Amino acid sequence: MASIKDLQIILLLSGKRKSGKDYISAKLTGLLNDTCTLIRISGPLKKKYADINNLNYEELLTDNGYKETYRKQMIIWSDEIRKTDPGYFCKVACEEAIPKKIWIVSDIRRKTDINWFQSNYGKMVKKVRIIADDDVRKQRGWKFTKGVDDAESECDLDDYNDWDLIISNNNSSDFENGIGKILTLINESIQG
Ligand SMILES: Nc1ncnc2c1ncn2[C@@H]1O[C@H](COP(=O)(O)OP(=O)(O)OP(=O)(O)O)[C@@H](O)[C@H]1O
Repeated sequence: MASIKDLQIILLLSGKRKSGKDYISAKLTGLLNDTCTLIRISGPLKKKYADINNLNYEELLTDNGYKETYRKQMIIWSDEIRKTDPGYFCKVACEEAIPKKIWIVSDIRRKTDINWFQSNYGKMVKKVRIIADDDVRKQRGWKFTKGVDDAESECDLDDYNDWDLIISNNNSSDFENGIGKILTLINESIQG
């Protein structure tokens, strides 16, 4: 486990595909700069999958068609590992993370992810759900895909209702409001 001496808040971001998790994380890390580390649970997952299957890891990280080609197979493969150790990918991602005051985890998808963070980091954990209308998600390139959009990785948190914050991200004014609310949550958590 990376040293958590300086760590004060872990912000978990969740949302359906193309709701804007990466977009919002990028804005936050830009604003928070040196005080913050961006963590993707899918980082070590994609690295391992790329190594095993001789794929391009860097391409798997980008928001283009490449990751979509392999998304379904990656879900099936990683679910096998989660069966024996549900927190496996969370643990590896945190072990590799640079210790900072704020960690932002941009791809929380399951209740087991939330449970893992809460049982390891307790009250430091704050949970944010990002919502975008299906029409907007479609404009951003989302197409319903069987085996992906009806899989646990996409739907497990649909009925979760213990969020610290729920924000919309349908347009630029939603986005600006949402960023403001997240920054307030971070400030309150650090001061409190
Ligand atoms: N508020 C916004 N204004 C303009 N473009 C946005 C906004 N939010 C997201 N986008 C764009 O929509 C696309 C999808 O956003 P993003 O990659 O952040 O979604 P995601 O939730 O991380 O998706 P996935 O789960 O597929 O990784 C990107 O091209 C991003 O630039």
